[in-house]
Amino acid sequence: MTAKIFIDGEHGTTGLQIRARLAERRDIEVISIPAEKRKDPAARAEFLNAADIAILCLPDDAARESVSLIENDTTRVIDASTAHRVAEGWVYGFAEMDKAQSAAIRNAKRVANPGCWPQGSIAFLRPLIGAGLLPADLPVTVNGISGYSGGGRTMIEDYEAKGVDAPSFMPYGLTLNHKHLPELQTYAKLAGVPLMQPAVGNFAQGMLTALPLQLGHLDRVPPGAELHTALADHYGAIESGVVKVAPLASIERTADIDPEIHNDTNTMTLHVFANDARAQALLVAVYDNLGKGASGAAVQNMDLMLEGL
Ligand SMILES: NC(=O)C1=CN([C@@H]2O[C@H](COP(=O)(O)OP(=O)(O)OC[C@H]3O[C@@H](n4cnc5c(N)ncnc54)[C@H](OP(=O)(O)O)[C@@H]3O)[C@@H](O)[C@H]2O)C=CC1
Ligand SMILES: CC(=O)N[C@@H](CCC(=O)OP(=O)(O)O)C(=O)O
Repeated sequence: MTAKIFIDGEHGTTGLQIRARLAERRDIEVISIPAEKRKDPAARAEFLNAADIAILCLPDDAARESVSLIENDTTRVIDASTAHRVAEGWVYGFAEMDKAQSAAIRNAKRVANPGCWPQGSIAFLRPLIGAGLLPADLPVTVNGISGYSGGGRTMIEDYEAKGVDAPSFMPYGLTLNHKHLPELQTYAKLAGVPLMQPAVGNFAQGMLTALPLQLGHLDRVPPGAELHTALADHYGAIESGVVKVAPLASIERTADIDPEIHNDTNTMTLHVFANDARAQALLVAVYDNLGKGASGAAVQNMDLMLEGL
């Protein structure tokens, strides 16, 4: 049987990227809604119920509506929106975050694709808290920069209209209440809400997430080499090979910390920097907001779910 895949929202930023990634695939059939019917609930219901896997690339409310339109027991869902990421009954679609997660995704009926920002932070915090090297109550701050495609069609049109006149660096999330905080806290297994302060740059695609850590108040301060080894051990044991740990380096600067370096791939590279004498560390994840941050992760999750069909 050839699995039928329906991308609800296939004409948006994430949907188009998924379509492009699936274009050459012969093992699946992408069923496609006519563009003029893409917001017609009755037509969407027909496609949603005909699909083996529906991938929702929609605003949150429309994603909730799509789920409510599914009347059968067979359509499995990957939701790229924020709507279901901490909802009961949904599996978080970050396959590498622990050893059991890819099996959970493989067998899930409902998978919530992660937000782009939390993935970089969870990639560090979950294994390091799990290994007991960082405490769950560590006061975490997150900063970073994303290409403007992270803001979807509206932000893309805005930046492309302004061109070189668009701001080269625009901090946002200034109410300190970014929509990704619940999933970040939940899946990193943090006791408190992190302080997250992202930025958009005047480039289309790619991102980096940075966690500067002050560790001097801990009873035992983990040296940078221990943080690095724990991450290398964790990701070395994960089959997908998507998340890589860069060699521990003591350098002033490196061209590898480039938000665009992994564009059009699913790769995420984790960098650990440390000043042990000061009990400080800096963790930096580099990845593509449209790759591992969105569409690439959705296709990775779809492939896992196809194995479970
Ligand atoms: N861009 C990114 O890097 C990431 C995005 N996401 C998430 O993926 C989802 C899609 O985002 P993105 O692709 O960027 O957004 P876009 O705005 O680029 O695309 C959204 C698509 O959904 C369509 N749409 C809007 N309302 C409805 C509706 N009621 N019924 C059917 N279709 C509708 C839009 O049509 P129209 O344009 O005509 O309104 C558009 O084609 C969002 O939830 C976003 O949070 C997740 C991770 C990263
Ligand atoms: C640059 C930019 O605006 N990025 C988006 C997040 C992109 C993403 O991860 O998408 P979700 O909307 O699915 O969570 C933001 O910070 O809101």
